[in-house]
Amino acid sequence: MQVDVLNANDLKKNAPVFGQLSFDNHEQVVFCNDKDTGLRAIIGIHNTVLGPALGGTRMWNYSTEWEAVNDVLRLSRGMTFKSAITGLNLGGGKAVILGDAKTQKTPELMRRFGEFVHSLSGKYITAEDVGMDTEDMDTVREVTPYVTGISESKGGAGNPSPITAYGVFMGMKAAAQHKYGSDHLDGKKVLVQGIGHVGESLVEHITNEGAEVFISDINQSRLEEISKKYGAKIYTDDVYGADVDIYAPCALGATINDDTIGRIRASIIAGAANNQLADEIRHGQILQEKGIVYAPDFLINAGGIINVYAELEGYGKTEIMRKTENIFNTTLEILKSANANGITTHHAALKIAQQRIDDRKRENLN
Ligand SMILES: NC(=O)c1ccc[n+]([C@@H]2O[C@H](COP(=O)([O-])OP(=O)(O)OC[C@H]3O[C@@H](n4cnc5c(N)ncnc54)[C@H](O)[C@@H]3O)[C@@H](O)[C@H]2O)c1
Repeated sequence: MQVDVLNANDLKKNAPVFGQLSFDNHEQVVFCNDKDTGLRAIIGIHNTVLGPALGGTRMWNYSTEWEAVNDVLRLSRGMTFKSAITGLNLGGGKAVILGDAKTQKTPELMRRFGEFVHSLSGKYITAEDVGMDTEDMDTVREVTPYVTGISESKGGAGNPSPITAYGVFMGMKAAAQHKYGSDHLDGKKVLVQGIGHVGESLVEHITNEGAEVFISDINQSRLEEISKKYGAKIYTDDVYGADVDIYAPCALGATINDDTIGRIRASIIAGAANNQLADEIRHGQILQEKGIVYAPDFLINAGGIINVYAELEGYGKTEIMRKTENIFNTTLEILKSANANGITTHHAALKIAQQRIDDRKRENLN
């Protein structure tokens, strides 16, 4: 679709990349097009100071190209801070493929995408994200080594979701330790929003720990299946107004926004979704003022990246679990530091991540 810039609203689009709020000094943005396969993709490389930019590829039916650009800018920046705070030698990158993953994804399209990734000579390393699975990464692997998240039979670390869920569980326990003086979740009411790959595994951990678990999802059959399997209670009312101790967003981003934030009654927010705060600064501050402990998403959902990093570094499951378990200590440290400095937990986590990047940049210059 071709669009003329005609009116004032469209003028904003005259700075469609460098002028966007989501643009944060990204190093490179690559637009990929292939007529034969119908591929349209954007690769965002935010920062490579700590190492190659690693981040998943999302295939999504964006309503506008502008939305896709903003998504890749936001997500790739998030990856920079996620890897930095987790202590990995990785930069931040992400890719988006424009289209419907159910109807438009073909092996040819994935291979062509892999060739574009390959053309960046390892500056960007891909992995799976929404709309992708391990099989797709195996297809990409046919044309480039710069891919992670391939199947275990092909030497990969396999499905990252259970590891992500374990990290979220660790972050949630750290938040409980900080807020309630004990990391035990027994008797705590926890609402998990989105019981997909990560959400289900999280439900299992917290159920085993004795929490009273509530689940919410747009998929009714999934709700019934998970409820039956773990004894979780299906919650159909307003998620944000729920009378629970802990809210775990594990579906979409930006669920903490102007519309929802006033209704939130939970005293802890700890979940897997990326970019949970619609406005990192303002919504982070409102949560702080309300006394709600927010465990920063990019910190506690890093299990998945720890898992794929193992493929590059060659470490095994024991080290993956050790690094993921350490999310407990890092989260606790950040929550304490935020308190001590009177800043939001999100800001405290960003500061530590940025410090690591700045230190490495200085070392690299010397
Ligand atoms: N999979 C990972 O390893 C990983 C790593 C880091 C971050 N994340 C993030 O965690 C979140 C969950 O990931 P996943 O792999 O479990 O995804 P998934 O697609 O398997 O599950 C998402 C679930 O959320 C549900 N959902 C969608 N919209 C909803 C809504 N409005 N209300 C309630 N439920 C809704 C879906 O029906 C689905 O069951 C995503 O935001 C993802 O970006 C995942």
